[in-house]
Amino acid sequence: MSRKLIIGNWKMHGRLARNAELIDALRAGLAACEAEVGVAVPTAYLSQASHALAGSTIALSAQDASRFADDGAYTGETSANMLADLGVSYVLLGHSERRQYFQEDNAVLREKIEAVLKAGLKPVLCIGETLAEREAGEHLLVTEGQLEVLKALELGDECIVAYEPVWAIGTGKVASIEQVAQMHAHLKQKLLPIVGCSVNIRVLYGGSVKSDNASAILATPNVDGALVGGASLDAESFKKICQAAG
Ligand SMILES: O=C(CO)COP(=O)(O)O
Repeated sequence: MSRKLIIGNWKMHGRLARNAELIDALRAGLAACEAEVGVAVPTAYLSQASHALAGSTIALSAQDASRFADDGAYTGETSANMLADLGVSYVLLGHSERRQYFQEDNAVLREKIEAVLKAGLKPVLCIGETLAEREAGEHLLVTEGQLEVLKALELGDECIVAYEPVWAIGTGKVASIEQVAQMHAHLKQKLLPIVGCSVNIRVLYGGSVKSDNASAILATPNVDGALVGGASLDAESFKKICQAAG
């Protein structure tokens, strides 16, 4: 069994001084952590974080990448190759906030995943249903549809999906252990024929993961790690969550 993977998604938060402080505290506190740990930093601060993390065990993640793989006239875009150049290892793709505010759908995400893989980086595909979809009993079908983007891809040795129910993101409303267990088992079952048995599948949970609920969530069958939003901005909370995964 592979180690748990915990990624802190800073979203659009941070300033030079605060980032430096946070990374220093994480470097010091997580040196002996058994889990794999990453931080998904805003694009503007990837270079700073890359230098600050040099020589540490904490991996650098981006929060998005351009769908255009090659350099060109794409004002405002950041390519996966540029992310690789900065020392990024993981790239979050399809986060519900990107789906909601930037209309990202399976077609765009497919291009982004391909660009990220071509650059030698690991995509972390974020999926999850809205409250209305869950209340209508459509959550399994919706997430299954979101996995379609992974069909017939050369994923390398690993496929990482983060299940983040939209209604649990930033709301303090965490999915119940039964809901998490059911969804993760479902996703693993659906992913196997899509990616094949030679690929290691990891399904992370995200949505109001905090230091006081992390142990129970991470002990749930088929939960291979966590994608942490708000609590990853506080060094003590994030360290506790990472330690709960060890
Ligand atoms: O969206 C998330 C991580 O990507 C979850 O955010 P919160 O942990 O703040 O609910």
